[in-house]
Formats: sequence, C-alpha cells, structure tokens
Amino acid sequence: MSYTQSRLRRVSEHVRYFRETSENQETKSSEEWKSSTKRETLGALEQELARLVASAKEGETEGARREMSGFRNLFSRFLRAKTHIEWKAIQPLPEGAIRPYKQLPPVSESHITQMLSKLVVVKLNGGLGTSMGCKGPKSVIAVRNDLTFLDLTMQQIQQLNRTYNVDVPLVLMNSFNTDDDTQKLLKKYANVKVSVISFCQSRYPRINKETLMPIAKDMGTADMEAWYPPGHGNFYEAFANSGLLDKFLEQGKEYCFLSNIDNMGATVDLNILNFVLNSSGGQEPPEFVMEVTDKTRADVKGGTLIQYEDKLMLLEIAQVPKDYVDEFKSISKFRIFNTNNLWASLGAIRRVVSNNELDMEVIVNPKHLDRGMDVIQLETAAGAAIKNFKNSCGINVPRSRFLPVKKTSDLLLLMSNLYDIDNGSLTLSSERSFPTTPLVKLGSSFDKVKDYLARFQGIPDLIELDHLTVSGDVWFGRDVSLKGTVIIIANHGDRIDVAPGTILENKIVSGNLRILDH
Ligand SMILES: Cc1cn([C@H]2C[C@H](O)[C@@H](COP(=O)(O)OP(=O)(O)O[C@H]3O[C@H](CO)[C@@H](O)[C@H](O)[C@H]3O)O2)c(=O)[nH]c1=O
Repeated sequence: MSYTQSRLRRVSEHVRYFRETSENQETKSSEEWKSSTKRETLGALEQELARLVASAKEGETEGARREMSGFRNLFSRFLRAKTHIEWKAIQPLPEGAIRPYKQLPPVSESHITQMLSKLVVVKLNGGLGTSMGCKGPKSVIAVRNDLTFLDLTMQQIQQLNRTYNVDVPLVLMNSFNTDDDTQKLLKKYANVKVSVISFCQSRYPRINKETLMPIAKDMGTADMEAWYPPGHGNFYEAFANSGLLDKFLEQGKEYCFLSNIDNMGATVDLNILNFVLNSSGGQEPPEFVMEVTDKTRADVKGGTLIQYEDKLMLLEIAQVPKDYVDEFKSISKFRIFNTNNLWASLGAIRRVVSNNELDMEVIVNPKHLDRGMDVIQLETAAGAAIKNFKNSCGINVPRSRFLPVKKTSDLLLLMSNLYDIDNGSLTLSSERSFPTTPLVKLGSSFDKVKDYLARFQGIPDLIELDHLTVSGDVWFGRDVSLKGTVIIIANHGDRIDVAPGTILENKIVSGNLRILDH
C-alpha cells in the first residue's frame, strides 16, 4: 500500500472514530440539527480533524484523537444550539436556589480534619498576563510584597495544611500557553510542603470565521495562532482525561474546590466544605455549588445565575442578545454574579463525563489575527456545568471571597494598606471604617503592570478612599494619601506630578502640574 493510500485509510479510520465517540445528542430531533448544511459542515470538519490527527507524531496519535474528538463534539453543539439565549424565557429563580452564606449550618471543629481529607483544591491557571502587559502565565505577576499569585496560593494551602495537619493537594490546570513556564516555576517550591500536581487542558484548533474549518493543517505546526485553550469549562473533561480524577477518587477524595488563580479571595472555606459534604435537614448534599456575590458597579461583566428551561444556568455576557446587554449589566435586575469559586463532587464529575452528559453552552469568541484573518474560538465556562449536576445551588458569599486582579486598578487596591496579608491570605484592613472597597479607574497609561509600577513611587494610603479616577500622564510621589473622591486628569500633552506627601481629600486635580528638584 502506498503512503498516500495508507494515510487516506488512517484519515477515514479517524473519521469513523469521531462518529462513534460523538455525543449521542445528535439523535434528538432538533429542527436545526436536521439542516443538511450543518450536517455537511460537520462532515467536512470531521475530515479536517482526521487529517490533523493523521499528521500527529508517532506515539501522540491517541492523545490527538481524543482531543480532536472533544473539539468535534464542541463544534457539533455549536452548530446545533443558539449562541444567545431567549431573553424573555428567563424565569424567576426558584426559592432556595441561592442560599445566604450566613445561614449555612455550623461546622463542628472535630470534623474539620476529616472533611479536609476529602478535598482537592484546583486553580485555573491557563491564562496569560497579556491583558496586563505581562509575558508568561498570569499567575507569575507579583501581587503583594513581590509575591505572585502562585506564591500566595502555595502559602494559603501550606497554612491550611499546617493548621489542620492535613495534606490537601493543589491541582493546577495549565494550558499549552502556561504549562512549560509553570512546570519550571514549580521547581522553586521543592521545599514547600504542599502536594502540587498540574495537568494541561485541551488545545483546540481555531477555526476560520468564513469556512468554519481549522486553520491548522497539521498537529505539529509552529503557527501558535492556530490553537487556543477552550475556556475553563474544559476542566471536567481534561481533568478526567488526565487520569487525576480517577486517582483522587481512589484516594478517597470526594469534592473539588475550583477557582480562578487571579482571585485572591478564593481560599478554602470550611462552612461551604461542610455544606457540600454533609446533608442537612434530610436533604441530599448538592453535587455542585457556585459561589455568587452581590454585584457592584465594578462587576458588570461577570456571569450571573438564572433559571432557564427549568434549570439553574450560568449566563455569561457573551450569551446575552445585543439589545439586552445594558439590562444584563444593571445591578438592580441581576443582583448577584458568579465569582467562579465552584465546588463539585468528584463522583458526579466522573458520572457526567463518562455518560457524555456535560452539556455546557458554547461561547463563541471572535478574534482577529495579526495576519488579518478573522477566526472564532469555541469556549465553555466552568460554571455552565451547574445545570448538569443534581441539587445544584448558589451560595451568596461575602465580597471578601472575590478579590480578582483583572486590571492594574485591582492590583493597586491589593498592594495598598487597604489589605492586610497573612500567610498568603489578604483581608480588608480593620482600619477601614466601612466594608466596601473603593472604585478605582486608572487611565490607559497605567494598563501595563510595568508602566503602572513606574508611575507610583510608593503605593498611596487608600484607607479612606471611596472613588479614584486617574487619566492621562499622571505620576505619584511617595507617601501620598487619597481620601473620599479624588479625580486627577492630565489633558493630552500635559503632565501632573502628585508631589510626595500630598493629601488629596475630595479633590479634582486637572491641568498641568510639575514639581521638579533643583
Ligand atoms: C479562558 C481560560 C481561562 N483560564 C483561567 C484564567 C483565569 O484564572 C480563570 C478565569 O478566566 P477568565 O477568562 O479571566 O474568566 P472571567 O472573565 O474572569 O470569567 C469567569 O470568572 C468571572 C469572575 O471573575 C465570572 O463572573 C464568570 O462567570 C467566569 O466565566 O480561568 C483557564 O485556565 N483556561 C482557559 O481556557
């Protein structure tokens, strides 16, 4: 048999594999799915994916086949489902869907060690620091006292393990973008007594917006723009495929606590752990819990929990029809949002993954590549799994459980005296007389971490700050205090130096102010 013939045979075998391992939902008589164009598109994609798999290096075929089969299923869900929700079909949340944190049953001290022995902590570490102008994984950005997200997370788990004399493992879900750097970094923790295990999430092909076909032509292409990590919703499948899920279940672990590595408030909470592990009032324990918190003007982009088609569902902004985006952002209509602190039963994850029951909404993320091509990447969000689990619910947690760092303005708050730090945990300073955090907006000159750091000779005292807006070419000296509402605006071409020791309280500063040494 010639090389071409044997390759063609391999390609058709891979196509057959995709069809055999496809999710069974296609048998459903959905009108949309019946459309022959969609079936043809899927058929063409299967051919392309089979060609990609056939191009995999020896020894890597099986992994590539499993990964492309996962992508094939995601793509077929994308073809079948609507990408936006029917706004008018949103139902009121049922009674008890979101429980107040304060009403969780109390934890008995004597059970803590046993409860922790059933827990696995997972951090989503697939993201890059690019949006903050940094190279490499986001988790290597220094947050406080030169300690990175990863350092602080390690300290938190180490402290937990020491306090209760347990060995809660830390699992990092990396992406192909962050895996190498993270593996190198982990070496520096060789002496830290925390069991850290990492695995890599899937690498899926970006597809051309016009043709809907992968832009990659072979698995080994050096073109890194041809691939993407398919969102944190990929966790369940990737975790199961890595073998770790079975391993932890064998070790007697029962639950995982999953959160964004950039959320410094996502520490292990014993009240929630107790709630998920122990049924109360004759109720079955929930298989899945989403921590939500009251929405503020700073969180308008986060996902929210809604009731839809008689199930709890995570609604992300990308799924909201254009005309309703303002309504979605309103803090009076949607009062809570998803912190992405999620608790899931490991046994239930195994069940839904092996039965192919994980039906998460597909989020279409359009991208424009440097070479001028428009592509889309199909993603899912981890919280979207809520509807596939039994007895799922939300818990409305205190704001302190959500301390994300998405922008340098978040970094400014965490670096300041507003927060105290203790063994990797950041808590709002007791010196602040009210519990809300200030609303901070820094202009685009502060977007990159390097530029932001250069513009502050020292981090100002923010204990009494309510609101700060800074725009234009503004520089801060040492020992500055900002109180109440402070607005500093340097017009285009002007520069403002806030002199060392300045106290600004309820002030608007504008124009051109330079104080130079002589
Ligand atoms: C896209 C992607 C992200 N990640 C990691 C990076 C971050 O640590 C974490 C969150 O990713 P982000 O893309 O920043 O997601 P984000 O916009 O914050 O949205 C999530 O977190 C929000 C709270 O910050 C929620 O309100 C949203 O419902 C939830 O989807 O997951 C992965 O590990 N793999 C991925 O593929």
